[in-house]
Amino acid sequence: MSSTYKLNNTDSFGNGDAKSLCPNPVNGFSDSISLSEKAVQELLIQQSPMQATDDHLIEFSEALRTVAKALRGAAEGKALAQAEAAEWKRRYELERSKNVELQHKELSNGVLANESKSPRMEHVVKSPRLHAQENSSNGMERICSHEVLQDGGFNSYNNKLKRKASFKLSWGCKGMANDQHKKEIVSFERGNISTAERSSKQISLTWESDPQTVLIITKPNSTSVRVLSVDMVRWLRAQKGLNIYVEPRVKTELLSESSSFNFVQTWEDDKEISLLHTKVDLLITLGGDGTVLWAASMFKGPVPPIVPFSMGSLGFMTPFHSEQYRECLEAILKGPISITLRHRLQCHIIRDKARHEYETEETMLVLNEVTIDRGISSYLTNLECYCDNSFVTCVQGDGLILSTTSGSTAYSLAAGGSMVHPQVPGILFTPICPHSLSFRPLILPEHVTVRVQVPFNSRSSAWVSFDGKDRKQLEAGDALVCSMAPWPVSTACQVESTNDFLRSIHDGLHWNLRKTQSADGPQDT
Ligand SMILES: NC(=O)c1ccc[n+]([C@@H]2O[C@H](COP(=O)([O-])OP(=O)(O)OC[C@H]3O[C@@H](n4cnc5c(N)ncnc54)[C@H](O)[C@@H]3O)[C@@H](O)[C@H]2O)c1
Ligand SMILES: Nc1ncnc2c1ncn2[C@@H]1O[C@H](COP(=O)(O)OP(=O)(O)OP(=O)(O)O)[C@@H](O)[C@H]1O
Repeated sequence: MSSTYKLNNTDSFGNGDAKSLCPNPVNGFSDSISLSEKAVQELLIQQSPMQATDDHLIEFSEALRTVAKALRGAAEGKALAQAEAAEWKRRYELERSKNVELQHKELSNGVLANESKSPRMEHVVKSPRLHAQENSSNGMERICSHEVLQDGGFNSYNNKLKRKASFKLSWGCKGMANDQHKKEIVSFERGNISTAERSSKQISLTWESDPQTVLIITKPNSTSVRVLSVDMVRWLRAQKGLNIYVEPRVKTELLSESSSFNFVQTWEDDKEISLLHTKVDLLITLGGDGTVLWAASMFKGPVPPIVPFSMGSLGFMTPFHSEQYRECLEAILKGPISITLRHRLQCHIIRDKARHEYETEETMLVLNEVTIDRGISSYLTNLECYCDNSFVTCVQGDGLILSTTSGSTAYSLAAGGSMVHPQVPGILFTPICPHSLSFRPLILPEHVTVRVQVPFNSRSSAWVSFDGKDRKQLEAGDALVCSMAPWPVSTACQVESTNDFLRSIHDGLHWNLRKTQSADGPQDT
């Protein structure tokens, strides 16, 4: 048994006559000075007994005042904390009731759309869960895509009914020869819990009707992108007879090339952008990862499947080579396509000033990450983080990244987060330069709601940015609330999801590249 010992900070290390220092066992600093008895007697002789008593009373009353002040401070602190907690509870309830109301609205929209089957429905936004239809044949789970949608009549293009191409998504399971599909991952029988055999679930998209409309989003100020877009638009129209939407800037560029491009459609305002998802069957991006992020950010709800062509330097989300765009688009328009379903995060800011208001600021959707940092301030950011209202930690450092798994290879990776396969659902909680030796990044489950608050006593404000854009300031008391969005982004795969992911980390980052050790050396016997 190991011996135990106690250090008493009243023990003297000296011989009693001289002034001696008593080191504190915890911090090693001296915190009291004992005087020798002789010195004390001398002091007492110098003072009359009455004066000494008065002095003691003064000292005593001062000590009492200090204690009272400390107690008052503690009580005030406690009251403040209680008020803050009550305020957060109230906001949480407000938030929850708002979400419930939204869900009800969504649900009744979906039900109405199903009941009426009206082709005049302009904008049907359904929860993916409402679409889910299980189909056990071929061991596939399926989601049917669309309702019949009417062209919203924008751009005075035409007012005739136009149907969006419909498609099915199926989750393929490796090694399933028959129709038996194991629906439950976890089963519970006679007190025993067991899990079903894990199977690879590559998602496949099959067109049920031919795609008719494509939207092409391009990186600006790039000659090679401009040349390619001209060629692609021409080919898609002449060979495939497709309707084509481009950004207003690109339409101007095309028309300056030739007036024969006047069939190309575009939009004029945000309202028209918000209706794009009801018309577009396929979204093509020409650029790097930034262009995919840009394209996704245009869709605040459902996003059409994206075919990302690589015209940047890195390309984690852009597996297609522009040189073979015709073969590639031929195959994609025909289907079926392997896709990566990339989750997005929905974030909104709750302002302390507007805490009594029902409406919060516009919800932002991110494909990579939302970052809360110190911006131009040179002070440490101080961020209180809660997960489903449980306190997680207080981040003191340059900031915090809340990332999707798609974003795990971007800023989060640079800040020391793990790389995660994009189809793993989860939220990465990665600090930026934390001033602590023990802060490691976390990966939280998909269903949680994370709240990051700038404390009321923070020395400075914080700044939040969404996929590296749209910086907004968070003042003391403001909070950012973030959870998984119901509208993922599907990107077409070159091969399949895992193969594409591994290729991107090998090619893009030279992950774990090392010369192979030669065989001529010491060997295990
Ligand atoms: N220190 C950093 O690594 C750092 C700092 C700021 C922003 N970023 C990233 O830049 C993103 C914005 O991209 P942008 O193109 O608009 O800005 P940008 O032009 O500054 O490019 C940033 C770089 O990040 C790469 N990138 C973007 N998304 C990626 C992903 N999911 N996986 C791997 N690499 C990715 C891009 O290819 C590009 O090379 C932000 O979402 C953030 O993740 C990274
Ligand atoms: N359609 C667009 N409209 C406006 N800005 C865009 C558009 N597409 C991309 N951007 C912006 O242009 C910048 C560069 O885009 P992108 O990352 O695609 O190209 P890149 O920098 O050449 O690629 P890489 O980062 O792989 O080298 C990004 O900040 C992105 O937000």
